[in-house]
Amino acid sequence: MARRSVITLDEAWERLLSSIAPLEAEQIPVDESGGRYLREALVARRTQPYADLSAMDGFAASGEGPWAVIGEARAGHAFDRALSPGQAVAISTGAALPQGADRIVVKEDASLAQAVLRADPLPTPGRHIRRRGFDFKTGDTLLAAGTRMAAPHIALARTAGVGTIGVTRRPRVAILECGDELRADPVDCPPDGLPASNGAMTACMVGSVGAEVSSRVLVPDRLEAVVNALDDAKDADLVLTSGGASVGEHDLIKPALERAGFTLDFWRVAIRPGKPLIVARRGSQLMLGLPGNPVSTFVTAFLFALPALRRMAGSERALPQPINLPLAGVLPAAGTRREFLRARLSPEGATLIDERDSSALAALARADVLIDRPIGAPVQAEGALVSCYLLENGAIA
Ligand SMILES: Nc1nc2c(c(=O)[nH]1)N[C@H]1C(S)=C(S)[C@@H](COP(=O)(O)OP(=O)(O)OC[C@H]3O[C@@H](n4cnc5c(N)ncnc54)[C@H](O)[C@@H]3O)O[C@H]1N2
Ligand code: MOO
Repeated sequence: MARRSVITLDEAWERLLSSIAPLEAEQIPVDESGGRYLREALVARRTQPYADLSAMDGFAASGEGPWAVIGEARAGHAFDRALSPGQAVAISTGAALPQGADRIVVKEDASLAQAVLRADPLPTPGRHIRRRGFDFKTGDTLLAAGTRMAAPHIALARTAGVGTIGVTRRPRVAILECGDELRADPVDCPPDGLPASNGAMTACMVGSVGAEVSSRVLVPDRLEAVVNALDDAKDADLVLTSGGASVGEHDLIKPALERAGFTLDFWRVAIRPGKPLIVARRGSQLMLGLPGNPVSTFVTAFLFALPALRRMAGSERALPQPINLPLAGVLPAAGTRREFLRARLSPEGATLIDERDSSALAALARADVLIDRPIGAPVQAEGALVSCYLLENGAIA
């Protein structure tokens, strides 16, 4: 085998991402934009707040007290006359201050007798007042193109008076699981079969970056069947296969992809797990051949499929973002491939999970982070900082 052709992860990332452009834009309701990437900057069409508002329930008062209470201002129901010094109105949180009001007496400090308001302690002028436009003003750029819309962005866009936004359309993903041993039904599975799990796992992962699964099929270990399944996947933006990526007699993905009109870009990356990764293209369509061992499938989907989909979906920061975390125990010396080690997270830091077999799903399911272990790294002591990628497996909440 031509071992030379194994490339580094950094080269693989560069080659993968440099060839992917964002898909077409579409207009969608802001309310449905969670997880989507903004195509153009979001500009405010309102000033927020639209007027000086009270931040507390109590009274809006003019000048020094005591004050005569002459009415009420509620959120959505402004008091439409100006106050003169010595006058006040009851006010609720979020209501506009009447003209002339310059201080807020919070309810807890107020005493009211025969419509005369006194305060103890005396209010500080300007305190508890949210000034007009302090959050943003009409015309302000609030979000940059490429922002991934999350809950706060949706609230911001609505508050800015925006109802629909331009986002990049969702990438469509066709998932092919290859292997004669695989069974679709995990319940009704013969003893010598294996419930297919990579397809459901990767479907869940691609959903987390806003992509949609356009098809999911099990494919037997026959060249014709793999070629046909690849042909059937023509309308997908990304074809994800699992299994059949290695050098075994029944590892058919490489011969099949060429028959189905794909051109191989590269095969094999110097990482563990996941070395036999395949990247190929057919026109604008990308194909990732993920290794079949489930942990390898997970790690390569995390390192390649998700960044590719983020880029297609319009993200400007497609790669996973590492953070440094302290080790909660010793980390043994690294090997000759860049390794992505499964680890648990506690307040003390990351603890390596000993079971490292690339088919060990129970160990993978316990992992909260992947430690990114460079080639040849020395033994590292407890407390040393290591580069990690957070997983969504439960450490966060
Ligand atoms: N002689 C060599 N053998 C292997 C090498 C090598 O370099 N030389 N590499 C090993 C590595 S590393 C990996 S990873 C695997 C990857 O192989 P394949 O992509 O060809 O995967 P399969 O052989 O089809 O399956 C491997 C394993 O995973 C199970 N599997 C497959 N698909 C699914 C699925 N959809 N759901 C659940 N489990 C699945 C399958 O039953 C096998 O047990 O190759 C090594 N061999
Ligand atoms: O790289 Mo394989 O993915 O080690 O099991």
